[in-house]
Amino acid sequence: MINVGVLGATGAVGQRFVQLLADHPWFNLTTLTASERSAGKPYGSVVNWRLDSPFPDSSAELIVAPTTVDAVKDCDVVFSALPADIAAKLETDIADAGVGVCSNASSHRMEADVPLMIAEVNPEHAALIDVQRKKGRDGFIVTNPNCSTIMLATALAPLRKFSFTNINVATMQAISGAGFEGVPAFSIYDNVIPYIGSEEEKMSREANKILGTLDGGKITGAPFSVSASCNRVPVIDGHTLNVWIDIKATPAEVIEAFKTWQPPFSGLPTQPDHTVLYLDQENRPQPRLDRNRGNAMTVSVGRVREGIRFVAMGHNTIRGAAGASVLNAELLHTMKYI
Ligand SMILES: NC(=O)C1=CN([C@@H]2O[C@H](COP(=O)(O)OP(=O)(O)OC[C@H]3O[C@@H](n4cnc5c(N)ncnc54)[C@H](OP(=O)(O)O)[C@@H]3O)[C@@H](O)[C@H]2O)C=CC1
Ligand SMILES: N[C@@H](CC(=O)OP(=O)(O)O)C(=O)O
Repeated sequence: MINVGVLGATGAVGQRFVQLLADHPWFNLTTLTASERSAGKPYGSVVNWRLDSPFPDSSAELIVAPTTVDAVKDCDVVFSALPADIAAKLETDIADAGVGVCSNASSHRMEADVPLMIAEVNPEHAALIDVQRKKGRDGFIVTNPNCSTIMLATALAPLRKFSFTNINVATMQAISGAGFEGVPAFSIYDNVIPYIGSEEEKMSREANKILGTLDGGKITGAPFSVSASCNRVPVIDGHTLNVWIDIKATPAEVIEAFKTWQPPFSGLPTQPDHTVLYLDQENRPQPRLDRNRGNAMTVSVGRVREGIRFVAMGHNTIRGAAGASVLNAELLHTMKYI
């Protein structure tokens, strides 16, 4: 078994990690960290469990540690669900101390030697870990993309065989994306908020890196542009994207690509049967009905029509965050990086 920890274990993404790691066949959850507010107490007594899955009793008695390098030095890998400002230095220090870091935070995503990885989409970018190690780092940092960008880039993976340039995307993002205390009920109930700080900029830059080409230890960004318009909607979980793409393909060819694409590996514990699932019904995908497909790891797509326009949707805190990170770690284990 591989000993793992979760940084920021009491938050919206941290709780998802605890849920996914509780009975993991390869990973043994030994360490949970949070802020000084929670440290020193049993996890079961400080966490306000807000997921609709049962609280995993196996984690109840683990004493929450402060988020320090020392607290995680016996872990083989840690999953980071820290706020980005806290993650920036801590993740670097932890990786330099010899521990692998699989992070959800945005702090290191665009660094040249840090993989911005969706396991099924750009697994070859894991080789950037070798670049980090050549510079003297004993552990590593591997990052997840932004949760809306994960849905977009995963939906684009089957379309890479066609040539495409400009992409316009409008998002309808769940409130869990802002963390448990992120959006007050009074602001979001009966409402849509047409602004999510920094989200549009992240969507514009991250997809090019994910779909970029790795050559000689460097990534060349993919040659397309993303123009994003991001909205918060009163949905608990599940980010929905309306996508317009300038692509040299017909709607029938795009549907065929969505239906037939296969990721380059299969059989990892957190990997869904369908990374991308095309739904033929004219009113799908919908977050409430489709977010839990493939144990919430499937990106559902539908409504391909002239334009070319389509809809993509996935569970933001699982496919878009904790689940994607655990799957990255599983892949890194098969590649002998962990
Ligand atoms: N929510 C989502 O869908 C996604 C989130 N992310 C990213 O994941 C990260 C976590 O997000 P989310 O779970 O929503 O955030 P939350 O605000 O829900 O949780 C934050 C966690 O970090 C801990 N924490 C806060 N301040 C400190 C500190 N000073 N030192 C140590 N620990 C601290 C909190 O502990 P305590 O309870 O003790 O305060 C809590 O465990 C962020 O970087 C976010 O951008 C990425 C993709 C998707
Ligand atoms: N901003 C996203 C969640 C998030 O935290 O994204 P990032 O990891 O890029 O900061 C949302 O609100 O839905």
